Amino acid sequence: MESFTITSKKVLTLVLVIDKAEQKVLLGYKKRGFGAHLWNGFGGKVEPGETTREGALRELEEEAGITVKTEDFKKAGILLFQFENDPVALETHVYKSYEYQGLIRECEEMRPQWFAFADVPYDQMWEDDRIWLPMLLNGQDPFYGRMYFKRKPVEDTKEIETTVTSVVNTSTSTHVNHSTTMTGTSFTTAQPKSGPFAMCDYQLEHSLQGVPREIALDGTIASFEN
Ligand SMILES: Nc1[nH]c(=O)nc2c1ncn2[C@H]1C[C@H](O)[C@@H](COP(=O)(O)OP(=O)(O)OP(=O)(O)O)O1
Repeated sequence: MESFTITSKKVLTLVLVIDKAEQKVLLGYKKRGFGAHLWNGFGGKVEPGETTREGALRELEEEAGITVKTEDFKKAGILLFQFENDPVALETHVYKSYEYQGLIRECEEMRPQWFAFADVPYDQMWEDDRIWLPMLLNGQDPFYGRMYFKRKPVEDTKEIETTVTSVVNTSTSTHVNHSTTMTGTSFTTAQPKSGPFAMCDYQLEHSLQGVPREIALDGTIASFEN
């Protein structure tokens, strides 16, 4: 895992708006930039002087046209994304809300759309989403984790079928390691739709100590929110 050594991190946000009554989640189709052509929550880089919470709310407004009241805006977890031979990790602060105000609208970067929980297009999302998004939708947060990605060989970005294993993890506090303890069902998916990176390993834990504030470079939780 030497090729995954990191020396710094960038702070990003990711927001999931959920309609609990209808069991639907609002995703956006990313039209350009990092993660283009994938469905994802709304978010981006935190600007200087902003808290992660402020940055997340700003991105939600910019990308989907809607606002969320502070009291409805909940931190769901932190994910540290690491890329092979890249010393800069992406520390992504994940938020969720069951309420929103305003009219959902498309912008030049994102095309928003509601998805029933059962129809979330995991084969057209970052590969890690199928691990943690079901936890978030089921209320099994807060969580924290690390995900490791390799760049796919160029030939893999063409249309090929590959087998992916999905996690069926009913426990709320176990350490899940992609390479050793994954259990579940196999299914096939068109990998190219999940972007130019392949997830090769991950760790994900339900945080029992509270809401994580930051992940240290060694992957441990540096501190928790009050
Ligand atoms: N592995 C991953 N899984 C996931 O679900 N979301 C990820 C991800 N890696 C990155 N993201 C999210 C975090 C963030 O919301 C978004 C990247 O945001 P950025 O603002 O960096 O994107 P852009 O390249 O569009 O930047 P700008 O030029 O600032 O608009 O992608």
